[in-house]
Amino acid sequence: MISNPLLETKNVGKTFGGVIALKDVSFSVSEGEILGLIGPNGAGKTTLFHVIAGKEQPTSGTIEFRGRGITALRPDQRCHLGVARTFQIPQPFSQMTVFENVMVALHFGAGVHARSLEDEATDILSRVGLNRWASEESVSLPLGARKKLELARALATRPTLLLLDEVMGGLRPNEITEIMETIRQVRASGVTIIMIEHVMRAVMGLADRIIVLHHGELIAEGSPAEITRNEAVIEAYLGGSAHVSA
Ligand SMILES: Nc1ncnc2c1ncn2[C@@H]1O[C@H](COP(=O)(O)OP(=O)(O)OP(=O)(O)O)[C@@H](O)[C@H]1O
Repeated sequence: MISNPLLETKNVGKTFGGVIALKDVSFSVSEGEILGLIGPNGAGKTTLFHVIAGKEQPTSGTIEFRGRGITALRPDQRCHLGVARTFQIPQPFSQMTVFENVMVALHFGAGVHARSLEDEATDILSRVGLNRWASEESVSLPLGARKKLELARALATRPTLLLLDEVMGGLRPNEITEIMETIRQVRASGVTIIMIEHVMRAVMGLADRIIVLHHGELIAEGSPAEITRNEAVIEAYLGGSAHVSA
């Protein structure tokens, strides 16, 4: 285990009726790290994000953020402490413009003077490459822009820890390259990141370390190079018939 981790889950379990979504999941992430979270469909990745962000309560185990137990806190309380997330299916306020969506998240994040919030919203939209969409209603955005807005809204809460749930899913190769660069810049600005990602080029290219879930259990942890060679991962992911490649 890492000393002084930013986030640590200890023996986290989650069941839905008879379904075991998470079993005894213990891992940590250190400040400034990009941690990749991968695993086949239904492995429990999004459930793990729900439990960290407070959308779901774990059935067992605990979660600590900056050494403080947060398991009993509501999602908004965790967000105020610095835990922000995106959703696999973007969830903007669809009748609001792109700019207004980011303003809502900024207002939630802190009580700064309205004028400076507008400047900050413009700055965030430019960081994610969304300026030209600022006055569009979010409902009219194409998928790539909706994914960027999801990222912008999370950034607007001024997170210390950012949980990215498949931000690359469904995007074109050039959009993936763009978002990869944005994520690098977000990390360089001091934000720690955990990313669920099926786009292997992205997760292998960005992550310092990767953890792998399979049937709710953590089956491997290591550098991208180690993970691509890991027998248990190859077996879980691809039924042993192929390689996990960058
Ligand atoms: N609210 C729920 N009620 C019942 N079962 C659930 C619920 N949420 C998740 N599950 C089940 O828990 C398991 C883990 O689901 P989860 O969505 O966390 O997987 P995942 O790794 O994120 O999958 P994917 O890559 O397809 O998004 C699955 O078997 C899923 O059907």
